[in-house]
Amino acid sequence: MSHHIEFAGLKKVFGTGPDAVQAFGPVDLSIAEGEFISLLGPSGCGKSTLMMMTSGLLEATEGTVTIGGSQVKGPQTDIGVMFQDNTLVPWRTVRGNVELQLEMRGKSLKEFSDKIDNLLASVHLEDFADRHPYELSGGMQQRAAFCQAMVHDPKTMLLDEPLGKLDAMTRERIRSDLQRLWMQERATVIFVTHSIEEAVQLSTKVAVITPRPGTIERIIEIDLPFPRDFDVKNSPEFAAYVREIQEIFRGYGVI
Ligand SMILES: Nc1ncnc2c1ncn2[C@@H]1O[C@H](COP(=O)(O)OP(=O)(O)OP(=O)(O)O)[C@@H](O)[C@H]1O
Repeated sequence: MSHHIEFAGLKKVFGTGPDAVQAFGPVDLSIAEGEFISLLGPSGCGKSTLMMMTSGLLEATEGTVTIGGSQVKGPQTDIGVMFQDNTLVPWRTVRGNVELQLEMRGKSLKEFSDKIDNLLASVHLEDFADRHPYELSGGMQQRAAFCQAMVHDPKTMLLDEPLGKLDAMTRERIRSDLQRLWMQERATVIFVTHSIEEAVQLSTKVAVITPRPGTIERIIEIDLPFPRDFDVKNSPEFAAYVREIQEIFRGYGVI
C-alpha cells in the first residue's frame, strides 16, 4: 500500500457567524510516499490545525485528507505522532512508556523487544530504559517520546514542533537522530517547525504557509544530499535555501 498523503480543498473554520475564525485553507497538496515535508509559517497560520485534521482528531470544515488511499474520518492509530508536549506517562519507565504504544495497538511486546532496544540505543537512551520520566532531562524525555512515536513502524509520521522546547544543542542532536532514522525507515513525514534552518536541514520539501488563514505560498524542493551533516549545513547551497525562505517571510513582514 502506498503511504502518500493528499489534502483536497482542505479548510478549517472555527466557530460561526461574526465570531468565526478562518484558521486554515483551502489547501490542495499531495505528499509522496517517503517524502519529508516541513511546514513553515507564521504563528497562528493553522499548522497545528492541519496536523490535527490529518491525524483525524479534528474534523475539517470542508475538503478531505486521504492517507494511503483511505479518507481520514476519525483518529488514526497506524500513524506516529509527536507534539511539542510529550505524551510520556509518569508512572511508567521509559521502556514501559514505549511498550504502552504497542499495548494500545494490541501488538506483541515480545515481537518488538529488539526494536525497542534498537530505538532506545539509536537515541542514546539504552542506559535509561528502566528510569521514570521525572529522572530524565527535557531533551531525554523528548527522545523517549520519539521512540514512542516510532515503535510501531508507522509509515506516516506527524511531528508538530517536537523539538520546540529543547535547548539548541539537544535540538541539534535530536535533529541528527531524526534524520538518520528517517533515512533508514523512509516514512512519510510532515514536520512543523519555526526554524528555517531546521526545515532546510531535514526536508526533501519545505511548504511555506501564508499568514492566517494559512494557504500554501510556495513549495521549495531542497536538493541537497543526505545526511545533511556539518559540511552540507555550511555550504553556500544550504545558505541560499535559507535566504530564499527568509525573503518570503520578510515579504510577509514577520521577520
Ligand atoms: N479550538 C479552537 N477554537 C477556536 N479557534 C482555534 C482553535 N484552535 C485554533 N484556533 C485558531 O486557529 C488559528 C490557527 O491556530 P493553530 O494553532 O493551528 O496555528 P499554528 O500555525 O499552529 O500556530 P503556532 O505556530 O503559534 O503554533 C489561530 O487563529 C487560533 O486562534
